[in-house]
Amino acid sequence: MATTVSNGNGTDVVSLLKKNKPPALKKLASWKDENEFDSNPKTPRTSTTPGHENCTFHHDLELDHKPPTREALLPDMTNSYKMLLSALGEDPGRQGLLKTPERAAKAMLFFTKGYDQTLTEVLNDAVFDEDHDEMVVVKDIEMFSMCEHHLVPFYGKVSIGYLPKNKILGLSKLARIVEMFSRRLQVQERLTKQIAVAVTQAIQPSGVAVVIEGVHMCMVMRGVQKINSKTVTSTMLGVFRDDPKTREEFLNLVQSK
Ligand SMILES: Nc1nc2c(ncn2[C@@H]2O[C@H](COP(=O)(O)OP(=O)(O)OP(=O)(O)O)[C@@H](O)[C@H]2O)c(=O)[nH]1
Repeated sequence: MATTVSNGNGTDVVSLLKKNKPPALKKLASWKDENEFDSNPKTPRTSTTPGHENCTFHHDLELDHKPPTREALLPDMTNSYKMLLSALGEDPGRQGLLKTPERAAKAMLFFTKGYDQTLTEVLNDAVFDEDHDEMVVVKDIEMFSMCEHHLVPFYGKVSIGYLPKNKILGLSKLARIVEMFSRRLQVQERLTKQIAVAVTQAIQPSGVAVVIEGVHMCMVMRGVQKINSKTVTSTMLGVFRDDPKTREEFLNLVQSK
């Protein structure tokens, strides 16, 4: 199915792009000529989101940030994966692997898409004045991240609590903050703290608590090979750190089914 992408002024953006390629695409095209495999997307682009018209690898389902700033990295990354395949003794030219370097590069960009995001964008002004000072908890937020030591995934769930001080946060924004920091090369301890600090910056509450339970594939599939171990990390700020009762209430809510 052919897809026409308009820039909102009635102009066909694909034609515009053909005439006037952005630098990242020019680089991609020249690199493609030098390399034997095709790095251009094979599926029609569906983005109608303003600012994403030039996007050559995002679909709308993945769009939760500004136009990618790291798309220009794709050629180098693809080439690196091609070299990696060769280093493994594989033939990057064999049919099953032809598109693998490009796919792997795109996957890695997705796994690290949090580098493209800022707190301001993620919050999208969804901070609301509200005379509410009782605990808010969003728990069991799925998290997928990449261990910075082995470049292997770790995954798990994140629970966030805060005690508002006249400001509350759009609930989905807590999960988006988790996405922004987990989609980077990480260690679980830093991820936990970054989430807590971001919530504090967003709404200056009386306190923030974050607990993450993670499974590290670098401990499962390789190395020590412990398949059932879980890593639990927490950051307690403000009243959650100072007041044991508040902390206990949060931990009880997080542990209840
Ligand atoms: N603290 C912390 N350590 C992590 C995290 N992810 C991976 N690691 C650890 O990073 C360490 C790297 O240790 P090294 O001895 O340098 O590397 P290694 O030989 O691959 O270690 P093993 O995993 O023990 O085989 C390992 O102990 C990993 O378990 C994390 O999120 N937090």
